[in-house]
Amino acid sequence: MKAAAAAGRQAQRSGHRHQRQYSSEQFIFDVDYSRMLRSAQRGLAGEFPLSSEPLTPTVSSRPSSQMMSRGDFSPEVSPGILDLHSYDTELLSDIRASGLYDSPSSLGHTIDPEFDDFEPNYYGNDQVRKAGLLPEDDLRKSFDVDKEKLSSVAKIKVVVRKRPLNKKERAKREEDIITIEHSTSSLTVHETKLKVDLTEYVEKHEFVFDAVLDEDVSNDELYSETVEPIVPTIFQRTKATCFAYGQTGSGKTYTMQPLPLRASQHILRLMHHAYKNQGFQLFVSFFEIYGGKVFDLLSDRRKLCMREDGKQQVCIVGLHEFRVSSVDNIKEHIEKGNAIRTTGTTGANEESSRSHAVLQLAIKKLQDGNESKPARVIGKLSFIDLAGSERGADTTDNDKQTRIEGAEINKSLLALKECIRALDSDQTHIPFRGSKLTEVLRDSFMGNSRTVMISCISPSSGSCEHTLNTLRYADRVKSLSKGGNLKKEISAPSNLRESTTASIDSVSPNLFPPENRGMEYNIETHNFGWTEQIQKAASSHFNADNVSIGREDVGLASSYSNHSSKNRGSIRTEHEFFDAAYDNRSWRKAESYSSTGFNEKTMRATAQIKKRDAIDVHNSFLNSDDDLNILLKEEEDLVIAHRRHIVETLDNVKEEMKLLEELEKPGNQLDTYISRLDALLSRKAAGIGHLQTRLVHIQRLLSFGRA
Ligand SMILES: Nc1ncnc2c1ncn2[C@@H]1O[C@H](COP(=O)(O)OP(=O)(O)OP(=O)(O)O)[C@@H](O)[C@H]1O
Repeated sequence: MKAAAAAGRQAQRSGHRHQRQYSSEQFIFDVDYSRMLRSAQRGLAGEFPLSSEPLTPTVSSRPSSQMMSRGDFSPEVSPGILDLHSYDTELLSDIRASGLYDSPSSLGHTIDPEFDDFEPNYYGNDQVRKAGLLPEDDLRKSFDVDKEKLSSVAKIKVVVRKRPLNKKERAKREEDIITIEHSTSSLTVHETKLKVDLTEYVEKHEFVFDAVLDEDVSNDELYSETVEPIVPTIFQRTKATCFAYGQTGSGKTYTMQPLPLRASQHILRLMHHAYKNQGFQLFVSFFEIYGGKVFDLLSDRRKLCMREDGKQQVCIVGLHEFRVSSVDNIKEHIEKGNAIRTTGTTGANEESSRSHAVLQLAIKKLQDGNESKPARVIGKLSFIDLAGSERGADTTDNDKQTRIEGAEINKSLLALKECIRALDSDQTHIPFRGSKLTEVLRDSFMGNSRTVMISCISPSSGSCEHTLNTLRYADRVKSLSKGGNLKKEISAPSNLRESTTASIDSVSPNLFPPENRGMEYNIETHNFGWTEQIQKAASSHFNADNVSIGREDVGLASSYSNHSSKNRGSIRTEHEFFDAAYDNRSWRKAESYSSTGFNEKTMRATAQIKKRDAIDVHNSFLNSDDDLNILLKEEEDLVIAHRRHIVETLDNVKEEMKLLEELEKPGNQLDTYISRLDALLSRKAAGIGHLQTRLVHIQRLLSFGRA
């Protein structure tokens, strides 16, 4: 590891961001993995010598002596062009394995028709017959079983992982606002919001995913839930991708870093047992996309070109690919790559990944067992650790370089969202060329692929908006597995179950013992799907104590599209774009809140009012005279409150002027000045919040008039 770190330091150039310090904890094996490792090594010792034999023609961009001097990495590299899409090179009719899918899979049921026309050609397969692996009848039966099991691996799986509160968040006394219900794979975000009259309430957003993992889940458990089920698929001509998405500091790198090593242990185990003597080889490559450019992390961060060939297949020209035959070997490569990956410091993460890192494990197979011919790609497993997304508002403290990086990161994440949106709405053109990232990810969503998305979230109240963005995005990705484009699977209801509210005084997730939380929050835990909820919202009266607004799809996606293309490339964040898009689509929820007067707490929190509220008003359905009367009464209250605010604002201005005068006097008390200024500012924030509320209300009145 030290060697890797040293190599990383050596490779660091001026103008680069600093290196990620690789954490050895990430590679601590648990008992199972040590056993797996030992068994893989036994297999290696028996059937595959640990030293690497030159099986693929070596084309290196630098002298081999130099490469050797850098450590004990395998000197074999690929012919210099990695075709990310080349799966038409090898038919797998001769690939047989027994017991491949013995590990339990908790996945959904997906039938991929692409496999339907893929019939095995066992009888013409001399290699298998000669190897005497299985009698032909058994072979066919076993193949059918494998095929069936393969098709049961979900095309897209979305898993959410919550990290623990970190030191900084605990110091700021931020609360854990996420509760998880394992039995239903659901999680609830408890968002503190303000009512029209500025009192606080908690809005609950409940989501259902394929799996929801809490802060106690280990990386090994995460592996079993996410990557383990898709590993066997890459022996069956499949492109599998696992990517992590989430706000900066939410745990993407922590989550992703150990996965490739575990996956390679698994792959090696399969190669040396289930697929032994079948000429399979494992190759690793590792690159990053930084500032819209591609760099080889296993070759001194050499700049690479991405090209599309005549078949519109993406190739990374010159990417080094190393053959690996032992776990130690691959570990060294991973450490080396991680050590030179571009990192920087953001407001939310001291060691933030400022690039998208892509680690690929390719399974290749010798042609006719002939080592002089180049091995052909059979399947590929890609791990993508996306750079963290940040809101424009959060980047003000960052230096110029970090802000530029942030803009670039957000641009590529926006491009990814545009692709997801296009896939989701069955568009014929998917804008994969929007960024390098989406070009690489094209594989993950098209054709015969398997995708696992791990959404990483922070539990803290301060990250609520980010967390909701991430979860809504994950929800959208999940919907792809049910949509027409990527077909199949599940008649499951919408992932979002419901959104309910409770008064702030009665609700704080941490105030309740865990056993009671479900009872307190999951008012309708049995109620999946929307029909009942929408009906409930629709039938609720808009009154001073309980106001329900149901929001239906208002089809504003196209306005988002125009908006986003106009703004693309600016420092506006992808979240801001996505917020607009998402809110205007079929994001259905019911809100309820009750009204009362002002209090100190609400004044403090007023600034939290979201601009999203303004959008809500267009979607509300207020139809009766009763509603209008209630609305008018509410408006009257607001006007009274508004007058009070105007008076307060005037007082504020006077006080501010007085303060400034005092500051200029000699011998002033700076501490007193600051604390008074602080109080003034929070009153101002409350005033602004109140004005926003008024605006929302006026819009609501106008929309009522239009209706
Ligand atoms: N599940 C977890 N358990 C314990 N610690 C965690 C967990 N997830 C993340 N952390 C810690 O939180 C910090 C931030 O995590 P990490 O660097 O993985 O975030 P990130 O999402 O990759 O951020 P960025 O996008 O800025 O690179 C790290 O110190 C990491 O060790």
